[in-house]
Amino acid sequence: MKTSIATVSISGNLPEKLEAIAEAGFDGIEIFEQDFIAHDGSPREVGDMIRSMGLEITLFQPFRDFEGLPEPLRAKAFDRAERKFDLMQELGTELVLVCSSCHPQALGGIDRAAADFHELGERAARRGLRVGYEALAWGRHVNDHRDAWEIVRRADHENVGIILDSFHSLARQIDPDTIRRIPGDRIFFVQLADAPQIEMDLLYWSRHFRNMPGEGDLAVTDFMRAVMATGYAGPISLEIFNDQFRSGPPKTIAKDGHRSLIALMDDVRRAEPALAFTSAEMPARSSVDGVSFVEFATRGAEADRLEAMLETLGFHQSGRHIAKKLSLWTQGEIRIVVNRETTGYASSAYNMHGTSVCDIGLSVPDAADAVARARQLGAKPFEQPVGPGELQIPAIRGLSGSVLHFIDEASGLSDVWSVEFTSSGAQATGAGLTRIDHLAQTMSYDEMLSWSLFYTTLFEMDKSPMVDVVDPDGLVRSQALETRDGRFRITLNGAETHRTMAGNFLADSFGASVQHVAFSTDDIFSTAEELARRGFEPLPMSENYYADLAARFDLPPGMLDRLAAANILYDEDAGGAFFQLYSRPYAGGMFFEIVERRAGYGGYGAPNAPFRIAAQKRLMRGKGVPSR
Ligand SMILES: O=C(O)c1ccc(O)c(O)c1
Ligand SMILES: [Mg+2]
Repeated sequence: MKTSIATVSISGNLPEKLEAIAEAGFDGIEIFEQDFIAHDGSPREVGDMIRSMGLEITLFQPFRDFEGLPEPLRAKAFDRAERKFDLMQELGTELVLVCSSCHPQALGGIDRAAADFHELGERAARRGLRVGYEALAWGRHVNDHRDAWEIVRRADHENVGIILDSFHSLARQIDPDTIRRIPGDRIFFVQLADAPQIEMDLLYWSRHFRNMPGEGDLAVTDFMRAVMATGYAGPISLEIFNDQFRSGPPKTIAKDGHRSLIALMDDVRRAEPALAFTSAEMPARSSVDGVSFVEFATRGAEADRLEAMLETLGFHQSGRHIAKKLSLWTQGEIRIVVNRETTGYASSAYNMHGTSVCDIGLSVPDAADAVARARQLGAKPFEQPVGPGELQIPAIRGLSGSVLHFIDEASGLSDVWSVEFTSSGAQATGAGLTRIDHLAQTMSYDEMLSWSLFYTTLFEMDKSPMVDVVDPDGLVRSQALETRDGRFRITLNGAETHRTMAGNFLADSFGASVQHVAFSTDDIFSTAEELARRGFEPLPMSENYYADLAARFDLPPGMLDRLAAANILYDEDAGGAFFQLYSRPYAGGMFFEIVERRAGYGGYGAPNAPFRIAAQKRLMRGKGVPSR
C-alpha cells in the first residue's frame, strides 16, 4: 500500500511541505497546481526536487471544467489539456485528476462527456499519460461517483479511469458499498478525507472543514473497505482542505495525516480479513483499565505545597523511591508520584513548565503491545537509564513532549510500586477517594484534533460531541474521550485566547497539558466532611449558583443546603446525577476536582463549568493565587 498526500493539505512553501511530508513517512504527493505555480523553479527542477526527497508524484491536479462543453469552448478545453500534459511530462507524473465540470455552459449528457473523455484518453495515451475523473459533490451535472463511473465506463478507454474521493461520496450520503461494483483496475486513484458532520453548503464544507480520517464523523472506514474490496492497489492519498491545517505546523499535521492513514488501513484490514493487501502489521488498539499513576514534576517550596494539598485531599505518603527523589502518595486505587529530581526528564519538564504533570501511567493488558502499536503509528519510544533494582517500564512520547508509561500485570510491571519504592509503613483511612475519574488536558484549540487522533488511534476510546464552555473572557471547546466502560476518561479543552482560564494556564505553564485531575468518591458528602476536617479549602461557589440549581432541578428536601454548605456543584443527565467539588487553583492555574457519579451519569458537568471558571477567576484576581 502506497501512502500519499495532496500538497494543499499542509502549510508552508513547496519545499517546506515536501520536507514535512517526506519526514512523516509518505511515499508520494498529489501536486496541487497552485503549489507548483507559486514555486519559482522549472517543472523539471520541481520534479527532481520531489524525487530527491524520496517522494513520487502520484497525481497532478486539478484540471477543471473539461467535459461536456459546446464549441469553441470544447476545443479550448482540449488545448488547455495539452498544455497541462506538457507540464506533467516535465514534472514526471503520468496521472491527471479531472474534476467534474462546474462550468455554467457545460451541457451535461453522459454520452457527450464519455466521448470527450474517450478523446482525452487518446491524447493522453499518445504521451503515455492517464486521466482520472472525479465527481465533485457540487459538480454541475455530475456530482455522484456512480455517474462518474458510468461516464468512465462508456468512455471505454484504457487510459481513462475513475478517481474516488471519500468526501464527495460521503458528504452526499451515497452508500459507499456502491463502490464495490466498480472494477478495481478502473479506479485510478483514491483520495481520503473525513469531516465533522455539520449542515452547510457542500463546497464551503469541503474547502474549509475537511480533516484527517478518524478526526471527523464520516464513514471513511466503510468507504475504504469498499475500495479495497474492488482489488484497488493504487496509492491511498489524503486530500484535506482545512483552514487550521493550512496555518498549522506542517510537520505535526503531516505526522497526524500519516498516523490517521496507517490506523485507518489497520481498521480496514481487521474489518475485511478476507482481503489481501499489505499494510503495517500491528497489535489492535489497546483497552485501558484506568490511570495507574499521575506524576508531577516539582521542586522545593512548590513541592511542599503540592504535598500539603495532597494531604488535605486525604492522600498519605505510602512510599519513597529506592534511589530517586520520588515520593508516592496513595488513596484508594489512586497513585500520585511527586518527583523532585533535578536531572532527567521530569527535571526538564519542571524547567520548562514549572510544577506540572510530566508523566501519566496507564494500566493496559499488554504494555509491549501498546508501545508496538504506538511506534507503528509514528510515536517515539521514551527511555531513561534505569538504575539497579529498577524496572524498564515501556513508554512513549505523547504530543508536545509529554510522556505516557504503560503498566501491565502480565509482565510484572505492576509490581513496580513494591520493587522500586520502600513502604513508609503508614496506614491511612483517607477521605474516600477511590480512583481517577478523568484527566483534563488543556491545549490550544488548534491542537485538539491532534490529541484526539493520538488517543483514538492508540486506544479503544470514543469521542463525545464537542461542547462549548463559556469562560467570562472567551469560549473554550471541550471534548471528552472515553473507554466504553468509562475506566479511562480524558477531557480535551481547547482555548483560543490566553485570557480564558484555560488559555492563561497554557501561557503560564508554557504549554503544560494536564490542568486538572478529577478523583472519584462514592459519597461526596462524607468526603467533603473529611476534607474539611483536614483543612482542605474548596472553591467557594456563589449563592446565585445555588438559587439557580433550586430552579433547575427537583432536589430532595435539604439537599440544596447540603450542596451549598460544602460548595458542591450538581448536574443531572438522562442517566443520573453528578456531584462536583473543586479545589482552589494551585500553581499556575492547576487544580483538583472530586466527583461522584450516581446511576450512570455520563458527562462532566459542562453546564457548571462557566460558574466554576468564574469562581476560580474571582479567587485568582481577588486574593491572588500564589504563582511561582
Ligand atoms: O474543491 C475543489 O475544487 C476540489 C478540487 C479537486 C479535488 O480533488 C477535490 O476533491 C476538490
Ligand atoms: Mg478530491
